[in-house]
Amino acid sequence: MNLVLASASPRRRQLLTDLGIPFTVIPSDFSEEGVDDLAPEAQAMTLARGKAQWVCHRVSDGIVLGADTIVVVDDDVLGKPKTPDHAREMLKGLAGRTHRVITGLALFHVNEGRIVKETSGYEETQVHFRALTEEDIDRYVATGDCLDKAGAYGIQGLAALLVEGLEGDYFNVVGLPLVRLDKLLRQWGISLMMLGTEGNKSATTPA
Ligand SMILES: Cc1cn([C@H]2C[C@H](O)[C@@H](COP(=O)(O)OP(=O)(O)OP(=O)(O)O)O2)c(=O)[nH]c1=O
Repeated sequence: MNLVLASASPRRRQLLTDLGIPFTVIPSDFSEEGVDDLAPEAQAMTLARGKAQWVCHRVSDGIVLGADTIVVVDDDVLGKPKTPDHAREMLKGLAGRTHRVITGLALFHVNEGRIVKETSGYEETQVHFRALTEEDIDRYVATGDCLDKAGAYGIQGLAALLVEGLEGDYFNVVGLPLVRLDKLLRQWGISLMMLGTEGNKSATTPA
């Protein structure tokens, strides 16, 4: 089974690699705009669908996976910060509070160049941030680790120190909710366990 990850995110790639799942990557050039009027969950799923669909047209057979992660605090949807000042502003808004991280997922099954079925869903995790000083924020922003991440932080790096705790799937915060993905695949009779163990088998088979 040819799994195609429609994402440039190194985190998503790493999570699938850690499970021993074979996949190929075709980053999507889909423009992430025009969804502001939708509810946050619908925004994340619409963008995930758009990314996957863009890649579908470049695949003849397989399952194409798109994902989009956003941070929601009050009614504000935070994507990736545009500048260090923008990152600083986002982190000030998250400090000492709880926010939601939502990742939309979309799967398209492509057969002989045609989309035969599709499904989508999302996962939500509540993340509690510690109170942060200006110095904490300045030091973190200076690492540059915040610029390519929704909400201006990466929980898998130094920003682990900014987080008091969370409720829900940690992997969802990193950008790929593994159990939600598994549940979507199981609608089609496929599981991540199946893909991971098949991957390991071929990895250990002598050439
Ligand atoms: C909150 C949070 C986000 N992120 C990342 C996951 C996503 O890569 C990124 C959100 O941006 P996305 O637009 O979801 O993804 P992307 O632009 O990195 O990749 P692509 O569109 O090609 O799929 O933020 C972390 O790595 N750690 C975190 O703690």
